[in-house]
Amino acid sequence: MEMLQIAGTVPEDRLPVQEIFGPVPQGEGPYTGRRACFIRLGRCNLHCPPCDSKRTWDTSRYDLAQTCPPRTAEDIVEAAGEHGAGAGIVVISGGEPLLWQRTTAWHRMLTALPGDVHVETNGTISPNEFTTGRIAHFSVSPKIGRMGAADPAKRRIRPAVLADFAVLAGQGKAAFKFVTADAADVEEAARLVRDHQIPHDRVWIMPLGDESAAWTAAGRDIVAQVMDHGFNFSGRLHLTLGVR
Ligand SMILES: Nc1nc2[nH]cc(C(=O)O)c2c(=O)[nH]1
Ligand code: SF4
Ligand SMILES: [Mg+2]
Repeated sequence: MEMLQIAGTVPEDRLPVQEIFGPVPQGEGPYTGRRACFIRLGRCNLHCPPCDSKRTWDTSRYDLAQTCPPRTAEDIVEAAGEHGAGAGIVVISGGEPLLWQRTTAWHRMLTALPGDVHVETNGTISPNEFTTGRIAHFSVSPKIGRMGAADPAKRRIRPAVLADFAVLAGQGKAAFKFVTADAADVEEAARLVRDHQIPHDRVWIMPLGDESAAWTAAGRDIVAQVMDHGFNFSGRLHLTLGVR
């Protein structure tokens, strides 16, 4: 339903694209270091204050028609090929890419993209049958703590959706990635993991920060706590390397 509300300005045979870039190393989560082409789609159903991709949704700062022009699936796949798709993985991020999974453009894009395709999602929309069958890996990032500060819990945390992704995580097809600003955020992530029966070994905790020194300081503060909980720790390799 959300897709219909936001899709008004985007023709059914197109997807709003903020950027296509690569090849770069996947910077986050279990596939860190893998050669990747990134496709960043426009629009989001959440409004996280520290979001690093506000060009995909923040109409108070950006004209989304300019920052995320609608493009056909064929155009997107061709551009992805020019940015490394075909060797390594393709990562579809956003925004919230699953807002578009019911469009013909999504279907055509996923059918034509070469190789393993991963999706970065905020965990509020369950993948449909086609998406689940085509996507090799979901990186699921429910918003808590400082990230979730602008949206009510019932919008950010959808138990039935988390249950679906917990099953995929148990099959090795999904990993949960929690962005945490401090120790209190890590505890909130741990409560959510417990309440929704998410497998601990499929959880990555990633310190919040878009600048290398601040990120490192945030990571040092929580790394022992992350290990105590039995979780994994995610770097942000692209910050360290100074690539996108
Ligand atoms: N290198 C690199 N790795 C990433 N992993 C997830 C990203 C994202 O913005 O979703 C991202 C990104 O923007 N760049
Ligand atoms: S869910 Fe992701 S893209 Fe959407 S506002 Fe939050 S951080 Fe930004
Ligand atoms: Mg990012």
